[in-house]
Amino acid sequence: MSSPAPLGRCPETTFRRCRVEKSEAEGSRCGASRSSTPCAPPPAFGHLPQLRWGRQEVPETSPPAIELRSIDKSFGAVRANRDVSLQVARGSITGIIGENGAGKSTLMSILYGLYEADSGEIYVDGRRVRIRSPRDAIASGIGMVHQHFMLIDTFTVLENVVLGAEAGPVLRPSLAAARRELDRLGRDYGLRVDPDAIVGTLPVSEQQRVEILKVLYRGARILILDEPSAVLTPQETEQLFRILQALRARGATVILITHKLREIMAVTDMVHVMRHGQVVAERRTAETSSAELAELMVGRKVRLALDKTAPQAGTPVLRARSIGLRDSRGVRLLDGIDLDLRAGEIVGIAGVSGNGQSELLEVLAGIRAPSDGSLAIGERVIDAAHPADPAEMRALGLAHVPEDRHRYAMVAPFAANETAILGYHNEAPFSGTCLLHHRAMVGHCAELMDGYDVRPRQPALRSSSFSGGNQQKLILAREIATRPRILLVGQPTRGVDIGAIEFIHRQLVAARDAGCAILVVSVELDEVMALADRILVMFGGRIVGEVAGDAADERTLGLMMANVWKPGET
Ligand SMILES: Nc1ncnc2c1ncn2[C@@H]1O[C@H](COP(=O)(O)OP(=O)(O)OP(=O)(O)O)[C@@H](O)[C@H]1O
Repeated sequence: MSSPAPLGRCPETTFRRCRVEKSEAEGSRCGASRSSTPCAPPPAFGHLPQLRWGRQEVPETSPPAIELRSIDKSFGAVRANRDVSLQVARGSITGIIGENGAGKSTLMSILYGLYEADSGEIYVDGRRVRIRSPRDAIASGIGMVHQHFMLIDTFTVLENVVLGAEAGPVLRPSLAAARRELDRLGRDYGLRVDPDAIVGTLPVSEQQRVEILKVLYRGARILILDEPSAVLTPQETEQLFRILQALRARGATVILITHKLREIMAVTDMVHVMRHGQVVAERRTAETSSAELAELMVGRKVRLALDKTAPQAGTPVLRARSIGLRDSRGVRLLDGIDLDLRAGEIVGIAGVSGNGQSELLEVLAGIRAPSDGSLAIGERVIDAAHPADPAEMRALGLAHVPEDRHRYAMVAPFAANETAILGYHNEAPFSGTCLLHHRAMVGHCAELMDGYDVRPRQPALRSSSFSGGNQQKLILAREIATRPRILLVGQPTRGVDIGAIEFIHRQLVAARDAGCAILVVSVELDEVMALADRILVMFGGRIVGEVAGDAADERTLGLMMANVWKPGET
């Protein structure tokens, strides 16, 4: 790949990459000096793992955009943040990483006014502020892009952006003025979205852009992004990082929470590492490595590669023949899927999101009946005339870790011990004559929590009070603990920290070695390549190719995912 564009140096400041005032069409100029020396253009965003972006240097004298001093926050007995102090340089992209439950989201929620700290101080641009609500945060120039979007699906982009900003920097704007402002922001930051599109009809990546536009429209100079790439494809992540680059180039400060060290290495200037509620290290990104960061996060060496032996694949335990699925308008979502899952193998599904992977999982799990074709597990044949439901599938020995854990795998207000038996609550030893056996549930949950290192170890805590990664670990633990014959896993490690990824991958391989047939759907190509013995590539609702796991490489899979090449073609 070509090396990045050289950085322009501003003659009058110490910025290497300075504020750009004019539009791309006019050519970039240094806003600080108004000299004719062009600032560095954003380097071309190449392939993520090999990215090397210019690191921003901020003048020694400018106060940090954000300074947190001795922040403490507890939820009952859980100390989510302990004496956290950190600084975020103005005009930088700063990463915050840490294990699941390390306290990252809590800290950012305090900065955005969703929680109030028990003690500690917040400074914005050198001035002490009290942030008691998101309104206070917005008034201080802080905006947050949440992992779960806060948009109204039935409103247009423009309506969503304006909604709630009536008292913001643009006071009671006419929609025409708001439209012009939205257009300007879109142009300046490469965030183009049709202002009249209904948000619910937009792809996830565009909805995320709307969230960013909303924040910018309210005048935010400091943007917090909580795991923004968790819902994006690799290509969409590249686009997002170009946007972050443009924000930085225009002087904005970005705080990025992510579990993906590759992204941290590619896009950030500084990184703070949290563990057990504390900041345990900070590093200049240019002076660290993924391996060092992984070790700092987890407190031990993490194996970034997965060891596994060749599979001992047995007989097929699930056979899908000519599976088709149409939606209520007759649009084909799946078309002619043939698939055998054998005992003792992991089959990975690769594909750009939206090519039928989610629908395939839903059909195989009994959530949706196929419109055409059939599915056989043992003697049971499932088709449009003889559909099954998830309970019957479970009885047939199939377990399912859904892609969308909030919608399909847990009930947020339920206690963890209830989530830990959800779907299996009618079985011994949990089901009594009329009541559930609470002690058995708590004991079972505690065992799962120990085995999968779910934190905090509190079976009585509401499921929604666990961090995202810990929720995922509990759900995986629940499903694997049933010793299924067939295990379907959608996005196994979404939102999960690197130590837990290593652990979860090992559990999946152990289940395979014990004879389980596993189907993994993941948007993380690395994950599919690490886990799968066979990889099937989906495009347009069809399986367009198959490669052996040990023969797969990112380039080949990428070409197959775009349906421009098939194995055997030159
Ligand atoms: N509303 C709440 N009630 C009780 N406990 C909570 C609440 N919110 C967070 N916690 C606890 O605080 C700790 C820190 O959680 P937090 O969500 O900040 O972690 P995180 O580092 O963002 O994790 P992840 O990477 O999994 O999202 C966890 O132990 C979590 O269970």
